[in-house]
Amino acid sequence: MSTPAPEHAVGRAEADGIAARARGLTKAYGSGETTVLALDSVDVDIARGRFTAVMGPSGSGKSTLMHCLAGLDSVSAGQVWLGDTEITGLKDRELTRLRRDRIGFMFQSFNLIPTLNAAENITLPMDIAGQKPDQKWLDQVIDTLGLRDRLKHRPAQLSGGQQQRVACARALASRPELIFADEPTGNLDSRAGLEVLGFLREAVDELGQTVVMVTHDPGAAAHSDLVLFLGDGRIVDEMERPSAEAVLERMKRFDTIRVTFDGGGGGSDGAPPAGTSGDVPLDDSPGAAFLDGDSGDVTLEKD
Ligand SMILES: Nc1ncnc2c1ncn2[C@@H]1O[C@H](COP(=O)(O)OP(=O)(O)OP(=O)(O)O)[C@@H](O)[C@H]1O
Repeated sequence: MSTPAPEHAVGRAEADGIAARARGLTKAYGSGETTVLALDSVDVDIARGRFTAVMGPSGSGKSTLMHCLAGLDSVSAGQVWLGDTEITGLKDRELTRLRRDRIGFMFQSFNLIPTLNAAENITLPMDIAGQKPDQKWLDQVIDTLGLRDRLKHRPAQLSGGQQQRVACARALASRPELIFADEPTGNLDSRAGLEVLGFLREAVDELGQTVVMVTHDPGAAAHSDLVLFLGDGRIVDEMERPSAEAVLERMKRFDTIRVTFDGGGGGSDGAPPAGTSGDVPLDDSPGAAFLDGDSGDVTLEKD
């Protein structure tokens, strides 16, 4: 199975309704015999005002796709656009500004600054950028996320679900063109996870935001409008209006194919169950490009 040709790009939306786009997106790590082709000429359109989930077996390229679309990682070949802006070829400084001004991020590990309270964490990226939040929008986000009575609390005084809600509010605060969420429910129990997924859904339906979420959890993917399935660095399938059962069935087919190729019996490296994916070390996580989690210092996204 191969990634469709550009004129049939997966997830294709109306011309003016595309929040992000990639053509021939290829990412290779290493060189020579040790080269790993993480993305193999991917064409994709991310529709504006929709909730898109990215799924696939471990190592299929989900995080790499997200990082390349968000300008957190360079590409080996191909082109990526955020709206009308081609981001491939931008200098680091321009990319930093673009990420800060136009993209919101949520991570499994929340990446909140422990010494700041919830309100300060929420507005931090805007404070760094020297931007004044739109108070009406901010109030709407805070109320939608039910954080009004928690604004003075520091992360340690909040539950995991509340911390992720703060991270969600931070991602929404500047009304970004696109929100990338990498396993946002991975560190939460199922109730808190459902709550956060509900808020992401609301961000799309009520606030008109665009969300792309990488997940291992078919239940989480079922909250999206469209699931893109990655296999060996290619988009091999997509599913509109997914149900958890249909997504699970589709994921099982990756295992079947692998077992067939392995001659049967071989262990699958399919997706781990919901919420069991390993912790992303802060240094390696894209959050490190935004905040220095060890020191709590803000480091890289400042001009
Ligand atoms: N920095 C790197 N150096 C070398 N190889 C890498 C690097 N980052 C990713 N890879 C390889 O690229 C491939 C895709 O990795 P990626 O993390 O995008 O997969 P994934 O689908 O997000 O996996 P998981 O579900 O396990 O998080 C894998 O084979 C991985 O080993």
